[in-house]
Parts: sequence; C-alpha cells; structure tokens
Amino acid sequence: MTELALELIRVEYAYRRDVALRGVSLQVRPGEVVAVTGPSGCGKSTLLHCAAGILRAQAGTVHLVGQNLAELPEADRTRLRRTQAGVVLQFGQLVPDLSLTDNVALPLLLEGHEREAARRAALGWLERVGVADDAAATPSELSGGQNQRAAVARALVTGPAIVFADEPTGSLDTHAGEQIMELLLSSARVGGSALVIVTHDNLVAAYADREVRLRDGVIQHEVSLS
Ligand SMILES: Nc1ncnc2c1ncn2[C@@H]1O[C@H](COP(=O)(O)OP(=O)(O)OP(=O)(O)O)[C@@H](O)[C@H]1O
Repeated sequence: MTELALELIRVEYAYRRDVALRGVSLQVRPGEVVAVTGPSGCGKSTLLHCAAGILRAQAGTVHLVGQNLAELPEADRTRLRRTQAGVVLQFGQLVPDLSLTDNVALPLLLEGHEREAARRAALGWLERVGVADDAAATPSELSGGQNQRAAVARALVTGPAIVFADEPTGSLDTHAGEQIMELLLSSARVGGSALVIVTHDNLVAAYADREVRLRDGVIQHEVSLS
C-alpha cells in the first residue's frame, strides 16, 4: 500500500478557552489536492498548522509521510518538516533582508547543502515560477504576486511530499490569485507533491481533487471533485 502523504487521526486543539479542532481525521494521498473550506473561525488554519507541525496537536495523531510527529525527537521533527512539508502563507512570509534567491535557497542551506548548489537550485525554481529577473531583489522591492511566486518556489525547492497553503491567494487580486493557483498546482504536480489548501474562495476550491468542509472544529462533509 502506498504511504499516505498525511494522516490526521482525531486531532484536537484549543487556544485557552477557544476550542478550534474537536477531533478531526483526514487522509491525504500522495499527489492529491485537497481544499479545506468553511466559515471564518471554523478551524481551517489551526488544522493546517497542526498538520504541518507548526502547532502541536493536543490530542490525536498526525502522521507526515508515515511518521508520527509526536513520537519524533525535536531535531528529527524539524528536519522532516523542512524536507517533506512546504508551506505557503497568505503574505509570503519571506525573510525581508534576503534576496529572492537567498530566500528560496534557505531551506536547502538549513539542510546543509553547499551554498552554490543551493543558489543554483533556487534560481532554477525562480525561473520556473517566473521571477528569475527579480532574483537579486528583496521582497519589499516587489509586488505581492511576485513575492507569492517566490514563496511557492521556496515551498517546493526541497521536493516535499506535501505542500500546505493557507489562503495563498488571499492578499492578491483575482488575476494574480489565479496565476498563483495555477503555479502551485503545476509545481506540485511536477514534483508529485500533495497539496492542502485552506481557502474561503470557491474558485480556489474548484482546483482541488477533494473539498473538506469544516464547521465548528469538525469535518462537516467531504466532496470528491475529481
Ligand atoms: N492565536 C489564537 N489565540 C486564541 N484563539 C485563536 C487563535 N487563533 C485562532 N483562534 C480561535 O480558534 C478558532 C479557529 O481559528 P482558525 O484561525 O483556525 O479558523 P479559520 O477557519 O482559519 O478562520 P479564518 O477563515 O477567519 O482564518 C477561532 O475561534 C479563533 O478565534
């Protein structure tokens, strides 16, 4: 049986008194594109952050490429996240003082890749996402769309098993948003990465193989779209 890219089993999470997830179970197959939708405050971002290991599930289990996050020592968990999970957030979250090349090279450098090789790989990805001409610029010199393109490159440069995107088009106009979605999907497909996208946007959800709709911290229903 092929290993799942992601498996959540009865995951729970609360912020003090605010219960965000009340036992969420979800499986994502390799290469699958899943949209997580639902009203504001239903727990979408919390789900994504628990799945990506940014937040630690308070109950239940998260398996990333077959590995139980809670059972890994901190260093191994960090390494697994860095190599197997790419993350794209609403505003790029690039390092402000670094060029696009260095931003995209960073995950490879942190993994111990040699600097020139990391920069070459980063440039290759910047070309693929259409911002190679801006490789030497820093994020503040560029538009939101250009930054999101670089964020997509940074998420995919390690060849992760899964990419987590939280409202990746939320800060962009419709046209730039569509371009980023096309790019995320095609880039994930090239590398065989699964994709989990949190979105409010029905158009974005329409790109997915499956829609998982949350309500009040539980999965209300799932719809297969492919
Ligand atoms: N840092 C935090 N501190 C306290 N409560 C929080 C925090 N982050 C989220 N919450 C609460 O947890 C619940 C789920 O929030 P979450 O951001 O996961 O939902 P969401 O569906 O992503 O919302 P949105 O679509 O508005 O981004 C909400 O009730 C929210 O108020």
